[in-house]
Amino acid sequence: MVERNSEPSVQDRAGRPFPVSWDQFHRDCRALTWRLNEVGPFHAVIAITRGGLVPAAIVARELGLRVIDTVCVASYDHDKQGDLKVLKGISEQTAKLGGGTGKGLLIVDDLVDTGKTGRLVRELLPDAHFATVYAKPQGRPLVDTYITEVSQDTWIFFPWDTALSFQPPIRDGAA
Ligand SMILES: O=P(O)(O)OC[C@H]1O[C@H](OP(=O)(O)OP(=O)(O)O)[C@H](O)[C@@H]1O
Ligand SMILES: Nc1nc2[nH]cnc2c(=O)[nH]1
Ligand SMILES: [Mg+2]
Repeated sequence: MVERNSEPSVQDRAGRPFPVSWDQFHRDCRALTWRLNEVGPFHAVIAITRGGLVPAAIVARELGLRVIDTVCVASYDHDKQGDLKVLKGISEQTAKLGGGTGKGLLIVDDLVDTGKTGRLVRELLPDAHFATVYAKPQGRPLVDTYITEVSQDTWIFFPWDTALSFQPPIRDGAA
């Protein structure tokens, strides 16, 4: 599919679809928590919305953390990255817990791709620990802990963005 301005979208350029089921995502989040459990303890979890909300809930549950805040960022319009906007930062109360620099705070997102989102949040909270479930090579250096690396040309399809649908048999041209 080509966009109206005939620029291929990120998803069109991303050759490899990587669909993730709820089950797989839950398991990957728990694997991430096993690693984080060795790095903490943390005072609070900060989810980068919206994708970070789902792993943040699972990680917070596993780590026994009940203080959860958000940094609300908008960048991709479905699959095209535009200018990054911070719509909401963390609360004063959470900032105090992190001593102003984010020390002892755990930032969680579903993935890091170009690293643009991660870089922005790191600038806000330089001493926080940044964890993602998936990482692409370009953004990987920004992440402290992640579980699965995928190639830069992969597009990850999350379970909350997808639904079960019929697939034509491989011999009939299925990808
Ligand atoms: O490393 P980057 O190239 O910046 O991309 C990674 C970000 O892109 C996605 O969020 P998106 O902006 O699509 O918003 P969403 O979480 O609301 O889906 C994903 O959840 C990451 O936050
Ligand atoms: N769903 C999804 N959103 C993204 N935002 C940046 N990269 C990706 C990706 O691979 N999948
Ligand atoms: Mg996001």
